Amino acid sequence: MKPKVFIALPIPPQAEAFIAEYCEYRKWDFKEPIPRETLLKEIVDMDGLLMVGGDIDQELLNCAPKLKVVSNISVGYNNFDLEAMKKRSMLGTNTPSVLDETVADLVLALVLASARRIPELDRYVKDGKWKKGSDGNLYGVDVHHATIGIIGMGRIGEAIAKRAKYGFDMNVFYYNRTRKIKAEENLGAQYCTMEELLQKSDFVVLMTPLTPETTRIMGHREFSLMKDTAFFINASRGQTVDEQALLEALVKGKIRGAGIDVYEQEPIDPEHPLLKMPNVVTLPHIGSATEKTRLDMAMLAAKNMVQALKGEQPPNIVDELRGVRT
Ligand SMILES: NC(=O)c1ccc[n+]([C@@H]2O[C@H](COP(=O)([O-])OP(=O)(O)OC[C@H]3O[C@@H](n4cnc5c(N)ncnc54)[C@H](O)[C@@H]3O)[C@@H](O)[C@H]2O)c1
Ligand SMILES: O=C(O)[C@H](O)CO
Repeated sequence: MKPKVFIALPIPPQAEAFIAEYCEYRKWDFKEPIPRETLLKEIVDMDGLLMVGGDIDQELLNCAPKLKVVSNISVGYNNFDLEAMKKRSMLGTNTPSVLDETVADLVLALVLASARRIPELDRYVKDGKWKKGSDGNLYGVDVHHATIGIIGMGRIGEAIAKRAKYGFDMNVFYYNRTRKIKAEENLGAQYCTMEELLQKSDFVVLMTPLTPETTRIMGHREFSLMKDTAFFINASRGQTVDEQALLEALVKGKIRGAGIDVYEQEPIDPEHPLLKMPNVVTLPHIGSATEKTRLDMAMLAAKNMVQALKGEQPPNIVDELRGVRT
C-alpha cells in the first residue's frame, strides 16, 4: 500500500507528479493559506505532510498519530517545535542550498535599492517631480568599496559575502556563533564580535535563522551601536528584530535607512509606521521567489518526503533533529 500524504499548499505539477508516483495524496489547492482547523482534520490519517510555514506543534502531532515526516518547502524551520518532534521521533526536513544564490541576489538588491534610493526615486520620476537641476537632492551612497557586516554567515551569508567581495570590492566582516575559517580564506571575510560589526559596517545584513537565541537579536542597544550613516538589511525572519527599536532608530536618524524582506507580522499591516518611511525599502518576503528556485525547492521537499516514507534517510533532515550544530 502506498503511504498517504497531505500537500498543504499548491505546488508545481512536476513536484505533485513525483509524489503521485510513490504516494496516495490529498491536497489543499487554493491560493489562501489552509485554515488550521482544516489542516488538523486533513492530517488525521496521513504519513507525510508537505507544507510551508504552519506550526508543527504538539496539538498538530496529537491530531496525526501516523505522521512520520513533515517536509517544509523552505530552508527556515522555525515553525517546527523541535522538542515535540524529537519526542515523537518525527522527521522534519527543509530545502537548504538550492535557494542560496537567489536569496543572496535579493539581499544585494536591497543593499543597492537602499543606498541609491531606487524605489523612492522611481516614484519621483513617475510622479513628474523630476525638474532640470534638481539632482543635487537625489544623492545616495556608494556600495562599492563600502564595509558590509553579515550576522549569520551560513550558506546564504557566504553567497552574500561572495557578491560583496568579488562584485563590489566591499570589505566583508561577519559575526557567527562559530567561526567559518573556509569563508575567511575563500572570501577574505573577517570575523569580529557583533558589537564590532555593528560599529564598523556601512551595511549590516541579518541572515541568521530564527531561534530562541536570535529572537530580537537586533534591538535598541544594537541599533544604537550602528553608524548614523549605516543601513540595516533584514532577510532572515521578522522576529529577529525588535521592529519598534528599528523604527525609532530610523525616525531619530540613528541609522540612515533599511531594506526589509521579513516582518514580525506577515503580511505587515499597511498602516504600519515603517511603511511610511521614505528611507525604508520593503519587500513581501520574496527572498527565494524566482520561478526556478521555487520549483527546485518544491522538488527537493517532495524528494525529502518520499525518501523518508520509503524508510530511507532523506538528505535534508534539519540540523537539530540530527544533532548537528553549524
Ligand atoms: N527572506 C527569505 O525569503 C529567506 C529565504 C531563505 C532563508 N531565509 C532565512 O535565512 C536563514 C538562514 O538560511 P541559511 O540557509 O543561510 O542557514 P544556515 O544554517 O546555512 O546559516 C545560518 C547561520 O547562522 C548562524 N547562527 C545561528 N544562530 C546564531 C546566533 N545565535 N548567533 C550568530 N550566528 C548564528 C549559524 O551558525 C549559521 O552559520 C533561514 O533560517 C531563514 O530564516 C529567508
Ligand atoms: O526560509 C525560507 O526558505 C524562505 O523564507 C521561504 O519561506
